Amino acid sequence: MAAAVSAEKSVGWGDQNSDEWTTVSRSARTSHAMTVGGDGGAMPAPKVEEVGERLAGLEIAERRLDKYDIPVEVSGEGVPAPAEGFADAGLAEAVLRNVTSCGYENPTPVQRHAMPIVMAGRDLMACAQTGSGKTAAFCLPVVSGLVAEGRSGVGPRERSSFNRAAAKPRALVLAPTRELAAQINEEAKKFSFQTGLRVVVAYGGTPMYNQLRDLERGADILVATPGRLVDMVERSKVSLEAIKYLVMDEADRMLDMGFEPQIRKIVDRMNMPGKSVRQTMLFSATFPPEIQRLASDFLSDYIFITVGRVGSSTELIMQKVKFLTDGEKRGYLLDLLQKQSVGMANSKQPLTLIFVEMKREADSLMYWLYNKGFPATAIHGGRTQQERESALKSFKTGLTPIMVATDVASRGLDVPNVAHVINYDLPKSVEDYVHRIGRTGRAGKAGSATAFFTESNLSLAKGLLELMTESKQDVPDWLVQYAEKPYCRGSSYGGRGRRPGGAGSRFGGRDYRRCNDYDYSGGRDSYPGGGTGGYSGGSRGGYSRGSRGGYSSGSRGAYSGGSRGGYSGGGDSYRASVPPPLFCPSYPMGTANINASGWD
Ligand SMILES: Nc1ncnc2c1ncn2[C@@H]1O[C@H](COP(=O)(O)OP(=O)(O)OP(=O)(O)O)[C@@H](O)[C@H]1O
Repeated sequence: MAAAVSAEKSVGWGDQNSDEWTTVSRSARTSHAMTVGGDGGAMPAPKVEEVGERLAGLEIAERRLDKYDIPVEVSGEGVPAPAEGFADAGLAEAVLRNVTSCGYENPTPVQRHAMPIVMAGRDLMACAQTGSGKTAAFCLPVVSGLVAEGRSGVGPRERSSFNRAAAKPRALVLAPTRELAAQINEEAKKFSFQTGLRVVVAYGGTPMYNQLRDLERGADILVATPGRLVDMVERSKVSLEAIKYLVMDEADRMLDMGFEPQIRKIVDRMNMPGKSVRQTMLFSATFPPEIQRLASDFLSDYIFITVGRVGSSTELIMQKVKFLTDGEKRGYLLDLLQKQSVGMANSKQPLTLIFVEMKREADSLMYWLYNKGFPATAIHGGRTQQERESALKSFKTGLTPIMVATDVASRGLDVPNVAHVINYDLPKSVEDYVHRIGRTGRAGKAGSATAFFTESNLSLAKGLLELMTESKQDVPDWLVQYAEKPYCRGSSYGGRGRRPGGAGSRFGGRDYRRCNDYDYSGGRDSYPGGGTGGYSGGSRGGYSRGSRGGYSSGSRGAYSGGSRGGYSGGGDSYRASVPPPLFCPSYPMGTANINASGWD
């Protein structure tokens, strides 16, 4: 197995001017008096000593980011060399013109590596930080491949209007939410401009009629959420028999418990060509090893790439975490919002995304903020699709610069210039936290993230500490102390069957085929549907079980409390000398959770 680690400089790509929200000056911060509550004292008055400190984070946008080091790790057989530029990747002429029209001068690191792999016809699992350009990394080579292939001859263009034959797309992109599907559709359309390809989107929450009419005119690329796709295939409106490219964006979410049955149905039982015939690409910013193992069912002789620090969020995001009681949250939030508008033109709010757990809390907080004079909107699964779309639009345009959201907005959404992500309620897993804060700090820009940590988040302490340390953030002492408590030492991962402790896997930035400190044979008891056969103790291809290649597994920064080494080298049992991690409550992302959050 080839393995390589390189440190790249994202020269050119990270050179962004993100001045819209960087006008908070140090003097403005220090001169601003502390404001509390705002509702006549009804709310408790929390201390906000960290507000000024946090706002300092906003200034990191003023730094030049083009010298940012990005480590890249690649594993698999016969890995094609990365492309220096878009032209080197062998993209079709028309696609190159579209890249230029999009203003992309240089490929991002994940694009440099992924494009040649996809162009070479290889399967791929790509783990790259949020906002690092994964959409183009799969769209560009897929569009280019379809252009090179020419007309497939099985598309619906040939049929007469009386022949209601099913549309037969050649590329299928699956995404977990409607908004993300719509966004990918827009991107794919840009890259397909004047190529003769048709890109069609299908997602739930809207009448099927318009989408079907669109499909009837032909579809080369279909971007879809799983539920709506299954519905369309079952009604014989779409046939998957011509699929050449299968892409799963946010693949770890797609393969987690809420979606996996539908994904299996789509891939295995809906006439899609087998994995040795089609080309399959999985992309996400997090790939827990259990999900990798499951995903390998859908892949054939794949290459794994990880871009960015192993299992970390980007260092471009300044993370803060504040210990609060539930009763203090609103008052603290109000103060945070008041402080961050100081120095902005007309005291406007920078774009701020506030994550909460429950739909009703999203609405309640939105109204409360509105009554306090903060223009806010909300997006969650309880709203109609029209309401969701108009909320997103109103946030994007800055009409309501504050958006309260459930996890439905946590993945993939690319809203330029989100300055601040506030985890009013922390999610149940560190992966979800990574995706949530990744709504800021995109495409080389800087961002700020604040988490409200309460007693109920203790199970997240260790994972959060590891992540913040990994991303070189200042970690409060209390978090270190919490993370050391026995009942906090387990996993903070939210997926089913995820083993406690992390065991070096972190958030899945490593190819699981190369890990020798993780017990892949275990964990199946809690994971009955995920039988894979994908991992066979090192007998896969040229994989050498003990080899770690260039991966540096040492703990970074000051924190050294990681649980690595707590397992025997890939065997079935824990080392006798190290007590097994205590069970730590984690919340499986089951269907109920997903529905509650409005996933599609
Ligand atoms: N080569 C490039 N040059 C400049 N900007 C780029 C380039 N590639 C992508 N971008 C921009 O970077 C932003 C983030 O890209 P994208 O949404 O694909 O990120 P992502 O990695 O999929 O993030 P997430 O993990 O959150 O889904 C987008 O606004 C996109 O237009």
